[in-house]
Amino acid sequence: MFHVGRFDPTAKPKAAPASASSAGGAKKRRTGDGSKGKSKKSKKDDDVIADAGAREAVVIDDAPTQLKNDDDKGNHSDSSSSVPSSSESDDSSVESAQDNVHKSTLKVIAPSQPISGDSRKANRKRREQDDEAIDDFDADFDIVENSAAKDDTIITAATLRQNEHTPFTATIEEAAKTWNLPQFLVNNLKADSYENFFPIQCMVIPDVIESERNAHLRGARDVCVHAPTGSGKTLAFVLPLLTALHNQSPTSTGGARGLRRLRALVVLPGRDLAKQVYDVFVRYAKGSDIKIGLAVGGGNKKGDLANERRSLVVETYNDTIREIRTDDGALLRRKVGGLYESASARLRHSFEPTSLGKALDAYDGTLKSDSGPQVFPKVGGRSAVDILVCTPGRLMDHLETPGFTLQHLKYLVVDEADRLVNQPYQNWVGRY
Ligand SMILES: Nc1ncnc2c1ncn2[C@@H]1O[C@H](COP(=O)(O)OP(=O)(O)OP(=O)(O)O)[C@@H](O)[C@H]1O
Repeated sequence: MFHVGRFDPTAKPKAAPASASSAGGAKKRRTGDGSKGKSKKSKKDDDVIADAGAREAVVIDDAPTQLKNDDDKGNHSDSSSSVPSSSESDDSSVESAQDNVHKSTLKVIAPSQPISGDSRKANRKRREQDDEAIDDFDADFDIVENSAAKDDTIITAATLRQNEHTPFTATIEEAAKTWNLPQFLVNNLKADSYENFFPIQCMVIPDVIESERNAHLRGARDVCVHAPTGSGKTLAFVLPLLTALHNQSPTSTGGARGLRRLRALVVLPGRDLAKQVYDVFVRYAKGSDIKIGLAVGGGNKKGDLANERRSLVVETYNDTIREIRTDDGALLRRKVGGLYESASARLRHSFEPTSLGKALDAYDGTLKSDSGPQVFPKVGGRSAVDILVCTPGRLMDHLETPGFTLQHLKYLVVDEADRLVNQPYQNWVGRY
């Protein structure tokens, strides 16, 4: 299942969609993850959330591997409900997904769900036309049709096909042109010899891109995608994210500041999974200036975390220099090794650039007041990456990394959400 949308930062973050694994869908590339999550929840992180403003989220999960077209069984969703109703266990995972995210902004793209009402006939005809292209998937891509589509909370396959005019048989180039994919992505897809987008990609990619384009008008929304293992969900989120970040990058928009910010976070339940998704991002980001980071932990070497920190945050790392000085040489602070930016960089990225002392305190995460030391959100953060692919445990480690901030995060992707919420790390959602 795959979910995209905008977080309400004032809402209490909830766990990702309930388990779909019980309905099947064991991911063939699943592996264990040895990284350990931390359980403590700090006000600091809450503050970061509160300061962050609206963000978008993507939750991705597997659909059952044995999807079945329910049309002929007479299973219809209730057209008066915003949630597809069915006795199928798959449906309950979708319902749970919707319960666990903001209903008002949620779109569900969930192949295998029954199609309701009068549109069944028309949809069946459309599916027949598409059958040739989706043989590999046993024509399992049926989408929920629901009256909630009227208020755009649920997008159906029929809606998408009508709106986007991108049949599954369109070539990569035709579809890319229709969706305005940047040329570097087209080149990379061609390099992989892909000829057509998979059905789930035809449904999701234009939808997310379109949603992003119109976010200023009607707000971005969450999207849940529920599709079988091997159906191409990875590219279904990789391509729209790269498109959006490329369009917003300082070089493509002609921006002068050139500041790189961590704008997209992709969380997976295991190191191997994260590495695979990271590789896909790196391969498809080729030709753009988008930088991808990987934070998975699990290395045995002592300096692994420090190395990872160096790769994620632009900073000065020095074990021997233990003094922070102003540009004119005045001693500001002594540190026992570790990570820090130059004083001028800290100043530049603090909320209060007129107060160097306060800026340094803010950057360190503490601000002294009459009532004693207070937790203060890390601010600014000169990220070395635009997208971070990580495991939850390592993400929590990096919440302590100086200069690392989720303040500028715009997109959140949660892959295999069922596994993530079933693991002990699930409190990472709250910490985020
Ligand atoms: N449009 C396409 N044309 C041809 N091959 C594709 C296309 N999109 C993805 N693939 C390939 O299909 C395979 C499965 O894709 P992917 O891993 O994204 O599926 P998935 O739905 O994420 O599966 P899983 O649930 O195992 O993660 C990959 O080898 C990928 O390279």
